[in-house]
Amino acid sequence: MSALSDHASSPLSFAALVSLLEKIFLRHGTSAEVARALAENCAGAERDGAHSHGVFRIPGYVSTLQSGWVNGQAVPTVEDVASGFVRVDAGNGFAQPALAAARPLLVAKARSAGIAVLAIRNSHHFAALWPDVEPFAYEGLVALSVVNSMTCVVPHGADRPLFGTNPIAFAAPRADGEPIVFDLATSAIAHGDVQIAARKGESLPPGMGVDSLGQPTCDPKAILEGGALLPFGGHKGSALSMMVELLAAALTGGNFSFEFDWHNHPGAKTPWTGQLLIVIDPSKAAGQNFAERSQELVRQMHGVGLRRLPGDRRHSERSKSNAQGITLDEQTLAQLRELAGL
Ligand SMILES: NC(=O)C1=CN([C@@H]2O[C@H](COP(=O)(O)OP(=O)(O)OC[C@H]3O[C@@H](n4cnc5c(N)ncnc54)[C@H](OP(=O)(O)O)[C@@H]3O)[C@@H](O)[C@H]2O)C=CC1
Ligand SMILES: O=C(O)C1=NCCCC1
Repeated sequence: MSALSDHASSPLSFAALVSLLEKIFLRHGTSAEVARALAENCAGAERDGAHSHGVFRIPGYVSTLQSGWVNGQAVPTVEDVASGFVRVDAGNGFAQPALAAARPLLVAKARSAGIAVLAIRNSHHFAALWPDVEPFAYEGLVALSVVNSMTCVVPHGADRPLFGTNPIAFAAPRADGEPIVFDLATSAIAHGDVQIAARKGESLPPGMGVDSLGQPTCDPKAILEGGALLPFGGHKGSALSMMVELLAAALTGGNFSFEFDWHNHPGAKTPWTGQLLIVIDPSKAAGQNFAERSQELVRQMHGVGLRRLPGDRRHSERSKSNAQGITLDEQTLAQLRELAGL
């Protein structure tokens, strides 16, 4: 659901887009809490120009809810297991409400112990990961999160897919400016971007994936229809993807990317896996103020000619959307309104 036509809609405010998406989720059986969490997440991605995980994902959420694969009414169970460890069973629901439910305890533990871990299992994550970490940095905390997805990436040196696209997101406060945030798939390209390229009839750059015979291809359809993705950076991205499987699944009690089978749920799109978050209170660290130190690093990076930090593009898209509204193409907006029953 992206760039289906060239005709732009009238701009929507962020609140109007959240409200429209909320109606879609409610109409397809989620609780009010889940609808709000997913609508804010998805509208935030669209507002920030993170199109692979913005409104493009809405039909996938809807078909998944219709398939019965995920529980849109799940109430997460939060367990206080140790001074620096919180566990959540998401109850076969979405990961974002599970994080929201555990957040106050996680932050309290991070502030008292200096570091705290949140292990979410039995959860579905179908979204961009930066919305899960960025808010911690606005509160002066450092956050790192990983989530595993579904088998579609060939480990470096292997001949068949095993890993998910397994993103890693990091956020840190800085003294003078937006937090430093990066969020990247450990595959050479996110699965969502392959779907968007296929829909637009565009080729991919070399090195992104292989076809059903394991041969390199730039054709997104060949990757989606029996082919697979490659890790970014060869053995290095592959090692990070392996780490994500270990932290997001083995450590949380969730499924590895290859462990769930959604074949009995036609229409299911959301990986049923796990997620790990680590939150650090930098005020507990020795020495200087962390936010000043991160600002100094940014200053030095700019000093050597760096013009774009990770997150800069998103923030400029966010400023533009906040000033001018969020524009969808007309066909996409019509589809969203139909899904909302309007
Ligand atoms: N839920 C799930 O299971 C999965 C979710 N995803 C999501 O897909 C999204 C897209 O991932 P991916 O395609 O890897 O992201 P990108 O490759 O587009 O970007 C990765 C990071 O690098 C930054 N960046 C990109 N280009 C530059 C540049 N030229 N200079 C400096 N920084 C740069 C981006 O910042 P900026 O944003 O400002 O451009 C971003 O922080 C992520 O949000 C991820 O969480 C991916 C896989 C699975
Ligand atoms: O783009 C991706 O890669 C994914 N996004 C949502 C969950 C599945 C993988």
